[in-house]
Amino acid sequence: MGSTITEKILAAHSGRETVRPGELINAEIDVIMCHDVTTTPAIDLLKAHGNLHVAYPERVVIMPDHFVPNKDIKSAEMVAKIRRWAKEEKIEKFYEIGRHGVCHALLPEQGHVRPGTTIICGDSHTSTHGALGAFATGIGSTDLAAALATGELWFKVPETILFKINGTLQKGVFAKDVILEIIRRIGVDGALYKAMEFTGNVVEEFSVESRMTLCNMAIEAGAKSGIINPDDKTLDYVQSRSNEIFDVYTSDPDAEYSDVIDIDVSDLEPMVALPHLPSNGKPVSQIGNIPIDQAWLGSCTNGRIEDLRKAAAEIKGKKVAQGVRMIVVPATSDIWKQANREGLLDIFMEAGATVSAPTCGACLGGHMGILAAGERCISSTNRNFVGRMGSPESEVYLASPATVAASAIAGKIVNPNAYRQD
Ligand SMILES: CC(C)[C@H](C(=O)O)[C@@H](O)C(=O)O
Ligand code: SF4
Repeated sequence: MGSTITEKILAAHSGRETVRPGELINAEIDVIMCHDVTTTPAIDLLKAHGNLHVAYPERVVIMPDHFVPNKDIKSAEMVAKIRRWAKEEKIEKFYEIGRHGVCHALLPEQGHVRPGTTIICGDSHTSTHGALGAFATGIGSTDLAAALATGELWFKVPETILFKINGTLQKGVFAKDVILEIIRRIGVDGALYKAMEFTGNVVEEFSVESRMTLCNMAIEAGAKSGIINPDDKTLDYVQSRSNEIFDVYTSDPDAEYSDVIDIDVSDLEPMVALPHLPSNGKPVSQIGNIPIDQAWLGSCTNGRIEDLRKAAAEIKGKKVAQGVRMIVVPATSDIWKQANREGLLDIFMEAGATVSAPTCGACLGGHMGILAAGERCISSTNRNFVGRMGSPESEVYLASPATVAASAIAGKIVNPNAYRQD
C-alpha cells in the first residue's frame, strides 16, 4: 500500500519509513511562523518554564499582522513584547511594518514555504501553505511554545480525503467559489482532523495563488490541513523566491484515502456563503435581493495580487454604489506596491473605494471596517460567524473578489458576470 503526500512528509520528519493515520508521532518542524496574537502567550510560557530559549531561531519567522499598524495600546504592547523577545532570542526574520503583510500571504511570497516541509503557526489558516506541497497546520500557543523550545511537535497522523475537482469553470467562477461549494457539500465538520488533498484538472490549471485560496479554507471544513501535490508551477513559484534545497513528495497512486470525493465544477455558479457559517453557500442566482452596506476585499484568503486584479477588472470605470463603503486591503506590502504599479489602486479609488495598509483588520473584527448593528458586508474573507466583522447584529456574506467588487458597484449582491463586457 502506498502513502499520501501528507504521510510521506510526516514520516520523513519523524525518522520513520512510513506512518499511518492515527499514529502519534513527534515531527521535526522546519518553519515556525509567529504573529501578533498567539505569540505572546507562548513567550510567557517559555519564560515561566525556567526561561526556555528558542532551539532554532533560524526556523522562526515573525510577522505582526492582525492589529497592525497597531490599532490601540494593547496591540502596540503585544508587538513591543514580541520585538524584545525576538532580539533576545536572535530571531532575524522579523517583518516590520512597511515590508509586512498578513502572515499566510507573506510567508509564501517571501520564500519561506517550500514543498515537503513542515510548517506551523498559532493560526487556524496555516493550512494555506499546503498549496505548495508542505504539511502546514495551525496550533495553539502551548504547542507553539513547545515547538519553539524543541524544534519538534507531536501530531496524530491525519487521514486524508481526496477531492478530485474536474471540469471547466464558467466565467466569473473562481477558486473561492469552488471551496465554498466543497464546504457547502461536506459541512463545517466534514473533514474533521483530516488532510484535504485537492487534485483534478481544475486544480492543475489554477495558479499557485488560487491553490492557496483552496487550502486556506480547509480549516472551515474542520480539516487539519489542506494539501496539493507540487508540480512545475509550484517549483517555479518557490525557486523564484528561495535558494534553499527541499524534497518533493507526492501521493502514490495506491495511497489510501478515508474518502474520495468527485466534484464536477462545470455547472458551478459564483457562490455566496450566507450568515453565519461558511457552509451556508448558495449560488448567487438563488439568494434574492440582498442590499449591502460594505464590500471588503482582502485577507489571507483573497487579498493577493490576482484577487485585486479580478476585482479591479469588475470595477474599472464604474462607481461604488451610493451608500456603500468599499474597503480594499492588499494582503502584503509587495502586493500593495505591485497593485500600485499596475494602476489597480487608482481604479479602486477612482471608483470611490478606500485602500488601506496591509492588515488582517476587519477580517476578524479588529479594525479597518468594523460593522455596526444591522449592517451587511460582502467580504472576500473566510469566516462569517456571528459578530466576525463587528456587531453581533451585523451580517457577513462570503464571496470571491469578483463578486465582492461587482456587488460594491451594484449596491447589492450580484453575479460578477452582471456587468461584464467581455
Ligand atoms: C487570531 C487568530 C488566532 C485567528 C485564527 O487562528 O484563525 C485569526 O487569524 C482568525 O482568522 O480568526
Ligand atoms: S486575514 Fe483573517 S483569516 Fe487570515 S489570518 Fe488574518 S484574521 Fe485570520
